[in-house]
Amino acid sequence: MIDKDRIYAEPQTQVSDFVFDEQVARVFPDMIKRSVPGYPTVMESTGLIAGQYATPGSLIYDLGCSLGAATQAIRRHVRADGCRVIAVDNASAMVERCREYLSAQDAMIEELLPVEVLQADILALRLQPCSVVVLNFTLQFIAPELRLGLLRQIYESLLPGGVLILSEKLEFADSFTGSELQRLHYAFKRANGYSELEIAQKRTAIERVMLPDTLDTHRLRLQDAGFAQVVPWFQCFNFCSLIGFK
Ligand SMILES: C[S@@+](CC[C@H](N)C(=O)[O-])C[C@H]1O[C@@H](n2cnc3c(N)ncnc32)[C@H](O)[C@@H]1O
Ligand SMILES: O=C(O)C(=O)C[C@]1(C(=O)O)C=C[C@@H](O)C=C1
Repeated sequence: MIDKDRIYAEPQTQVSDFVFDEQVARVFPDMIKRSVPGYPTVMESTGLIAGQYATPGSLIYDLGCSLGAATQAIRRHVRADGCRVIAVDNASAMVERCREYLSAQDAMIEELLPVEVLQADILALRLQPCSVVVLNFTLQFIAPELRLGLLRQIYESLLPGGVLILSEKLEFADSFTGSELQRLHYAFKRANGYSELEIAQKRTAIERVMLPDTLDTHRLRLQDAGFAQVVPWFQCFNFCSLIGFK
């Protein structure tokens, strides 16, 4: 039974910065599905895209994997022989549950891709040669000044023909676009049962630790990292997904 996200349901005198701790991990499936428009589509499509670009015998990375939803989709779609997934997250509460969720998937379906779940800082990770890197809703939590270096390391680790699947919340240079899409995002949250208080307190909790960029910033930085081709493949309100091609 998935626990309901009620972390911000009661008034908090001091809303502390959002962290991926035990209380978040326990409600995360509910939280992210009710907070990120299109999340189920992004997860399943991440698996489908990985299935198109994973090459036999190669590694696939899921960086900032949380509970491994993208890794589970990758295992449902990738058919190339000899692939292995490395799922990485620095939150112990997420890694513990990720291992449990993947073991449960193994119990239900035979002969899935092997997965190694690492508790590590993706900024300190030495990536091995790989054909697919997934970075879904994680870069936005990395210090802005460290994002280009991470993307450059990802680019250098990709084999020829490899892809980066990047999903993020977006900022907008145009204030009308930004305010209207934020309005629709909050309507999405309300439609999913969040109260005005929960929306306001969650906004306070993430505003210093989750720093979205504009689509142009993503495009230019990805090209600066080496990705000559960047293709947007999904957007729902102020959330989007891109593929960077090596
Ligand atoms: C919004 S969640 C990502 C959602 C997940 N990719 C998915 O598709 O369900 C952000 C995740 O990134 C992880 N994270 C943030 N900074 C990290 C870092 N420097 N190294 C590893 N994981 C990090 C957090 O612990 C959290 O689990
Ligand atoms: O932008 C918001 O209001 C969110 O809640 C987004 C978001 C995210 O994009 O990661 C923030 C924290 C949680 O991981 C779940 C969703």
